[in-house]
Amino acid sequence: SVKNTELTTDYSKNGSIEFFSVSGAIPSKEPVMEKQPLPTDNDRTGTTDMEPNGYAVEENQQDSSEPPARAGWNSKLEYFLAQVGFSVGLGNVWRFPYLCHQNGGGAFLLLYVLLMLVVGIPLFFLELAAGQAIRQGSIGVWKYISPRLAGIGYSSCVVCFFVALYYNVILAWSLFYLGNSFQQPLPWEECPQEGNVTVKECEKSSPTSYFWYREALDITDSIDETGSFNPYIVCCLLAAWTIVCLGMFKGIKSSVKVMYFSSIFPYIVLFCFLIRGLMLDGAMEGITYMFYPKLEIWKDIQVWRQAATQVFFALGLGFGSIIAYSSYNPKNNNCHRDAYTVSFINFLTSVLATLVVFAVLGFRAKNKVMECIVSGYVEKSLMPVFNISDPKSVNTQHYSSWFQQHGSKIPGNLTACSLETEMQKGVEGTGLAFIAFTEAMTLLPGSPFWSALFFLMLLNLGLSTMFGTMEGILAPLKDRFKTLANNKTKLTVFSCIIGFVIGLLFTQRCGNYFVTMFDDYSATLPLIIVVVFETFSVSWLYGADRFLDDIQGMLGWRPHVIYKYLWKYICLLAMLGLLLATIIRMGIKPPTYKAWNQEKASEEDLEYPGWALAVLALLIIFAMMPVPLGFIHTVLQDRTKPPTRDAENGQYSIVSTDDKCETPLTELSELDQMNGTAALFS
Ligand SMILES: O=C(O)[C@@H]1CCCCN1
Ligand code: NA
Repeated sequence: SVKNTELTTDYSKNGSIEFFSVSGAIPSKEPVMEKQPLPTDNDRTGTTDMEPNGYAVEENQQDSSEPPARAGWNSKLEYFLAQVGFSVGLGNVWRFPYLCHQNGGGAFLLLYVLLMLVVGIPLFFLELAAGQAIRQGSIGVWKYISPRLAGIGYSSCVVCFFVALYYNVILAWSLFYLGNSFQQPLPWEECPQEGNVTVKECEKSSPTSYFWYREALDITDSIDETGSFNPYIVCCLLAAWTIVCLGMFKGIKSSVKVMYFSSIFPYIVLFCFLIRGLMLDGAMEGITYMFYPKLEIWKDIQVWRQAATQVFFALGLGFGSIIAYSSYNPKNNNCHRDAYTVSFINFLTSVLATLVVFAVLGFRAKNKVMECIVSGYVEKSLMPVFNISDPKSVNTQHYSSWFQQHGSKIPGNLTACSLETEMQKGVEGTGLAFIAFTEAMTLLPGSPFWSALFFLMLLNLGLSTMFGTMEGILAPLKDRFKTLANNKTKLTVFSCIIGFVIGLLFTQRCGNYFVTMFDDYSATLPLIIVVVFETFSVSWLYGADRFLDDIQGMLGWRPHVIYKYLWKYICLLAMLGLLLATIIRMGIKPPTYKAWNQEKASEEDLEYPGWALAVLALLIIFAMMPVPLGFIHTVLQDRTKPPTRDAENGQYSIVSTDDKCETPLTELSELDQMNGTAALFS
């Protein structure tokens, strides 16, 4: 059927272009692959050029009335980098190291790997396979798996949108810092002077804290003081959305270059920082301190909860982006191997980032401890532990053990000068990147260079993830609503504008508090719920065995039966446990946020006011709403319609056996042609 033919570049066989002759959108178990030269008069796919590497490049954008068929990635590498670029993000740099440090160091790493193997990778594999089999964005995929739970796809989109909103604000901040990095001395190196006196707020805290809270954010004392905007951050946010927009709509050729750059560049920078960091005094102390395993943490439920949440967030489960990206794959792509490689690359990146962060923080802490020891230095006979003229000889551990024994007997106000306490200061979230890390970099020779490099890295880390989240929103919308597919560029620009306008919420002076709120509540609970439904839908409603059959049909071999049990029982139970732990945790600990108090020049924990709690609840409700709404909708529809075969089953097979799929496949094949995604970013 010419109508349903879709072009797929099969990158496993270099140089050959293959057609899947499909009945409906979904090829039968053994896709009929006719190895034939591309017909030039193909009415759906337009002209296709062969690049020297043999991958087909779409060039049929002239005819806007005819949406092109879903083609694929130009190469496996391109797909792979996109997938890695999406999953590796700011979370690896500032969430993981902090979690690791707070929750038992090396023991947390083991726990993380365990949860990744048992829950993360199987679910990652599930999403990859679903996208690749059904070849649609999340809305289409979940509708297909189970029409009654079609709402999952919309929920995914909403969560993805929430994350995109605040993620881009962090990029805006990085842009602001990047812009301020090209001067010596860096503006956050020293406290500013007012007349002849140093600004109090700065003196009480530190130059980097002051710059962050006062000059970058100009933050208010609480979330209540809404309404005043920070013009610099507004401009930066506009710039950030413009970059995202340009990266997404500027044709496949340029966007691929952006993608290559933004997924590889962070690694180069991380390695530079690692080498530089390891040369610093205190690096080893920082790293040892960080990875020292505290096995007793395994008893703590909260640690399990945090590790599991991090696995979800890091891999990007439930965002719909994995599905969107893998839907552009040829059917026979080995998504099982992809699930492992991407997850492990993601994990190794987290470890790499943790090494870098703690090498640098160790250096900063050692510096402070040294200052502390030297400023309290009493007399050689009383403090025999080090030679003050040679800082390298100072062993901070010797000092603390000496201090514990003799410190109290020495007159004067000697302090413990503990490396541990210093290491714990400001290593969480935005504070890590914009306060602690910036401070450490001012201590390096050539600080503007290092700081520009660092913020450029953050920018690229975030950008590739933003592309993924945007694709997780746009691809399903384009697949679902045919009219949108004709106006891809307009849709992209339009959503970026919407993103910017709603994002203005975060550019208020109190915007930082909203970022924390979104990060804490929209990216945790709703995500877990979405993934619970996804897994339930596949393994119980659709049937794990049937899904494995489908995968076998695609890959040509059957994944191990263990996946069936993992999906059906282990993952589901683990996630329900996680859900329970999260809800209980929310119940016991009233939601608070860290606010900057200008008077005290320090952070304090404040409780959210009533309206903020309402916003917070609305966030969660709004994200979850589509699931019950969709359910009610289909139930009502089934009531009013005469019962058909599909309504009875409530589900269809992915792999077409002709009698089973009449109705849905007509629908799907239309969708598949309309989904206007010939070239992902064109
Ligand atoms: O760890 C991160 O920063 C990203 C966020 C979005 C989903 C994938 N992981
Ligand atoms: Na990224």
